[in-house]
Amino acid sequence: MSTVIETKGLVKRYGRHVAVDGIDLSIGKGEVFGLLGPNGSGKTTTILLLLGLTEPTAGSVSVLGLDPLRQPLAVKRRVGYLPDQIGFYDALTARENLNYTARLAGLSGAEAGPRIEEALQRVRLGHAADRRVATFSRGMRQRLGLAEVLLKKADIAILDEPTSGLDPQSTQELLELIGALSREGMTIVLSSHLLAMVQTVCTRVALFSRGRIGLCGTVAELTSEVLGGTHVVEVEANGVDLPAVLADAPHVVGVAQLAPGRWRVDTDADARPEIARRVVSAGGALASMSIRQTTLDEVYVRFFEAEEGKQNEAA
Ligand SMILES: Nc1ncnc2c1ncn2[C@@H]1O[C@H](COP(=O)(O)OP(=O)(O)OP(=O)(O)O)[C@@H](O)[C@H]1O
Repeated sequence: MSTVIETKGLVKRYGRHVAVDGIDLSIGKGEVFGLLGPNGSGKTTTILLLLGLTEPTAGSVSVLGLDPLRQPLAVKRRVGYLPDQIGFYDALTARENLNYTARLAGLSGAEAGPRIEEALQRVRLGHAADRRVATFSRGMRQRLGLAEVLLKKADIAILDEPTSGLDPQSTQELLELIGALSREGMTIVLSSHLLAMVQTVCTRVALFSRGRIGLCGTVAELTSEVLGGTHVVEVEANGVDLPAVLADAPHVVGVAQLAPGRWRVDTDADARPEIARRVVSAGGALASMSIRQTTLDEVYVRFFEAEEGKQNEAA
């Protein structure tokens, strides 16, 4: 997979405040890459650095082999950006806004017409093409923003909180569109607080913490690194000391009691048959067992608890 975005030792200081503190990123073509982290951890600043909209204090950025600061127009032509608050000309219609974008992107009228139609259809705004953008809901504005990205036939789309303020159906539609675009080879970088959404759509994620990347990888890699396992099995059983019975069980990485007779077992595979066998052979009565994959929410909470712990120790 070819690398389309690379940063090395990227630093951004605002006066004495360090917003981004030495970030190394490498994102491949066609990835959907998630930037996650609490408010103020440096996600938006990183995005602005990738776009050449702010100058790094130190380090380097390469986007499609270009330096965004030195070649801003070339980068702008090939990278679509959906900021948190998208600015459109509210008095103009959706189609007029897209016409304006097309002109800025250097498209001729003949090229622009069919591309605008296609982009409007793709984001399901065909019916509202001639309505003034002032009348659009937040979801419609987000879709119009994506239509701009499509219109430019961008190689990379950078989306800052693309689903914030969207209802569940609009969120789902946007996620489907993001998935489809990545399958067609577009690289997508998005920041979000909605971890469940990130989990479904991202190939890899980076967890930001105080201007640094604390963890980076696939959701499965992160869950094994932070939680030890990739699955959680909840077991209800009577007459058995589950931690003792599962002490040396394969794929079991941890057992925690939730209530009398109820445990959470962290595993790195579906270990239900082995757990059931051991409970029964130890003379226990198995009442129920369920399995689910660990969620990014759990990784996130555990990771930031550990980070806070480190901070408190240092203080
Ligand atoms: N123009 C600026 N001048 C001074 N400080 C800034 C500026 N922009 C950002 N910061 C500071 O840099 C830090 C990182 O901000 P950034 O917006 O990148 O965080 P974020 O992770 O995107 O947060 P959020 O989730 O709230 O969008 C914050 O402490 C913020 O206050």
